[in-house]
Amino acid sequence: SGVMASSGQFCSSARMKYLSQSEAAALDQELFTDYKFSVDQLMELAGLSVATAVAKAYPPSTHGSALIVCGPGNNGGDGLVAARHMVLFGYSVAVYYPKRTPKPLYENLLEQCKRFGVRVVDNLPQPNDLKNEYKVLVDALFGFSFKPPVREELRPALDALIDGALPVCSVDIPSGWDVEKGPGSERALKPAMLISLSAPKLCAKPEMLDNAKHFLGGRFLPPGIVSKYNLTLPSYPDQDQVVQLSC
Ligand SMILES: NC(=O)C1=CN([C@@H]2O[C@H](COP(=O)(O)OP(=O)(O)OC[C@H]3O[C@@H](n4cnc5c(N)ncnc54)[C@H](OP(=O)(O)O)[C@@H]3O)[C@@H](O)[C@H]2O)[C@H](O)CC1
Ligand SMILES: [K+]
Repeated sequence: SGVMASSGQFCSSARMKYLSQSEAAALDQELFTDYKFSVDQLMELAGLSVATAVAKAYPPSTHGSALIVCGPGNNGGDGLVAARHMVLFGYSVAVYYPKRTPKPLYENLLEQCKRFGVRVVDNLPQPNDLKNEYKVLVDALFGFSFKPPVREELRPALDALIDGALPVCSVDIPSGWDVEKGPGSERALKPAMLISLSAPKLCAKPEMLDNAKHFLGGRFLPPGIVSKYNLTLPSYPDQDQVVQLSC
């Protein structure tokens, strides 16, 4: 399903399956309840693929300073995992994590970040000044459980991503977007790149992504899930964690 371009990228769109919000949540639940995965396992692979895709598109040699904006749920957890791997890939990494969920999973990931030299910042510079400190932003604020509109408490975090004047790499969903209907308003975040995890959601259709680079990561789906949800996914090259979708 799909055509391999000469570059090895997957020219997708028409026949690719895009998940609704409820399908994404159901698939996720099934991985835990039926297939006996733990969240930590999948989050590690998700975060590793995010770090891998960012490094392919914005390598540390040119974009060596990254800020990762993490939200309160598992999307934020993916960001914390990506932060640690990006340090291993040679980036200087800061994390902004304004709303922390008090669960051992997130507390442990944050502690690991600190031990790896990730800077945890409590305040952000003005959006206009972000480019003085960073070269690339990673948006791990909201994933497939987001319901618009964004509540006041996390509005400043989203605004930093929107107004930062830096390339934004969004994890699974461009934050603030409706998971199915996409950006919604003129003021919406316009990511430079999206890393869809396990399977793309409806808002990742090419007409909504505009010219953003699009990667698929989260290479962990069991064959039973692929067939049950009729997923038409590109094959990953070799042992890679990610495959680039947009041509
Ligand atoms: N199967 C997979 O591919 C895996 C994907 N992973 C990642 O997990 C996210 C989904 O994670 P989840 O914890 O379900 O939810 P989110 O991270 O999207 O966000 C939930 C938190 O956001 C808050 N929220 C929701 N809407 C708003 C809003 N309008 N304003 C402010 N805050 C909002 C929500 O708060 P509540 O009070 O409403 O509960 C939550 O705190 C997926 O996208 C992937 O990135 C896993 O890592 C592994 C498997
Ligand atoms: K996101």
